[in-house]
Amino acid sequence: MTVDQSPAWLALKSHAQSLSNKHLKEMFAEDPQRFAKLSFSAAHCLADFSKQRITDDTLQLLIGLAEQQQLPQKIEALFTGEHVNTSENRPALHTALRQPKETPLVLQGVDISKEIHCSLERMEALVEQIHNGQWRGYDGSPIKTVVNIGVGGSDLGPLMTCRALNLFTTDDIRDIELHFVSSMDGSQLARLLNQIDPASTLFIVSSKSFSTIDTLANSNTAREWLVNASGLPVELISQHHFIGVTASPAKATEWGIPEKNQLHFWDWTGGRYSMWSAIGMAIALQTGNQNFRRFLAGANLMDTHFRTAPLTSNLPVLLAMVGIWNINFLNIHAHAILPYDGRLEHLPAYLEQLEMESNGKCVTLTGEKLNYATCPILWGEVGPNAQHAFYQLLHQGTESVMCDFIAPALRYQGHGDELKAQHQLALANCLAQSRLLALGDSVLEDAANAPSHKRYRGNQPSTTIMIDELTPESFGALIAMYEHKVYVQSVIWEINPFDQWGVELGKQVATSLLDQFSNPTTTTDSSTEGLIRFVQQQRQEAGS
Ligand SMILES: O=P(O)(O)OC[C@H]1O[C@H](O)[C@H](O)[C@@H](O)[C@@H]1O
Repeated sequence: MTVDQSPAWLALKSHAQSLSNKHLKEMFAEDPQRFAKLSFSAAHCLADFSKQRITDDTLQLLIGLAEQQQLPQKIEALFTGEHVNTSENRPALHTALRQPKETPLVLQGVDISKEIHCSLERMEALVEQIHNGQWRGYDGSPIKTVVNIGVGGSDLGPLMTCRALNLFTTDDIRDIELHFVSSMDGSQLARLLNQIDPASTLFIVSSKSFSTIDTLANSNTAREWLVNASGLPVELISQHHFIGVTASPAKATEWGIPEKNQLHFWDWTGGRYSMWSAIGMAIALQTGNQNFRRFLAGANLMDTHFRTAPLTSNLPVLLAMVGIWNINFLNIHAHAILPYDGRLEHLPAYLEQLEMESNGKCVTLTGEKLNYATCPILWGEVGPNAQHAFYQLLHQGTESVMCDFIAPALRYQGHGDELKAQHQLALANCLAQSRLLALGDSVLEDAANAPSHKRYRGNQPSTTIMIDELTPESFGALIAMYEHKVYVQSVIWEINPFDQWGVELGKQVATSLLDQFSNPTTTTDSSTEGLIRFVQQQRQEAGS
């Protein structure tokens, strides 16, 4: 029996019908205790689900569905290293990366906790060397600029976290100018290479597979730039200017990164779950090793909550199940991520990969085609800016959208009144928008008399996630909460969130097209051929 035919699913379906005419404004009017009943806190985070189209019964039925799908056992399976990534027959042990050293985790007879901490300590030693000015470029200059070259999971997590924690640093670290380069067309790198000094620049090539063409193309360009600038042999340049972070050491060596400049992680760490490994080196470089440890500790706090709290008060579980309710029972297939804090500007892009690459699947773990919806389309933007861009659609468009509003309760502690006032302004806007989305223009006394183009229908569901303050701990916990949310949803949908076969064929086809620009031989399709011809004509006219 598929999950959508199961008793718990069918019960939710009829419950959804019984609520179909109920507006959020009625739900609030009927129960003044809504917030108290439907908001939950753990690990620096508070999640308010009261603006979701749910009742106490909905939550009970959703928990029933989670139990029916054996969620508690599946959570244990994740933490204990069972092969939850079935198509690649391996565990997904990102939670192990943030466990304290003294917690053993034995995998095929090996205590991986030891290996993890060994790699973490090696990374910390390299970070210290760079901070101390002991890592030197080809002419003896201490490193001043570090460029992380990576893409997807080897870019988005460190980039997001470096921006989020940009105020966190420790006194003992030297200021390092940090850049991120990901795009295969070379546009980020070309701009950067004009501005930085080769002799004091270090490149971190971050790639789990060390075969991603985007990253290798950027790394080749960077290496060529260094060789040309220094006039030195490539081996010497690689020794002084390249660190490789990878789960494929042989490939890194083959590319030319000496072993002493390599940091390793494991194939059981999914790319989009990897910033807790040495892939997070840029974070440690910017915030200091201690703050990186605080970030891991925050994630571990959420892990412990996820593993031990009852389903009924378990934040990642509730976040996931409310999502299931919206997607599968209210037919909402768009999800906006709206942080009300500019430091979280890269959170939407990070969650786009985390959620859509993980759960954008249409077959079950056993390969059967699904006939229910899985991951919705996720997008987002810093909330205050998005208000001036796409909130029109949220308020008056024809699509139902679920939103996550995310904000810190405290900000600018120790700063002047002006900045504190700006924080309050952002919070007021955050609360105003979710209130209006939920209640519509019933928040006004005489809205019914307004012309239709000025009406706000409301009833758009949202969750508000507040963290106490944006710190390495709270940020680690917030991200871990989303990771676990994704896992819970995958358990309900019976899909594998840890593979991404859907991105592979595009890479193959691109490789097969490379030659076609100079030597069109094979027949593709009229569109591809026409576009290649257009490029060739342009090249001929430009004489290139
Ligand atoms: O870290 P890498 O092996 O270079 O992979 C980088 C990224 O590219 C792939 O195509 C995947 O879609 C991502 O999941 C991955 O994070």
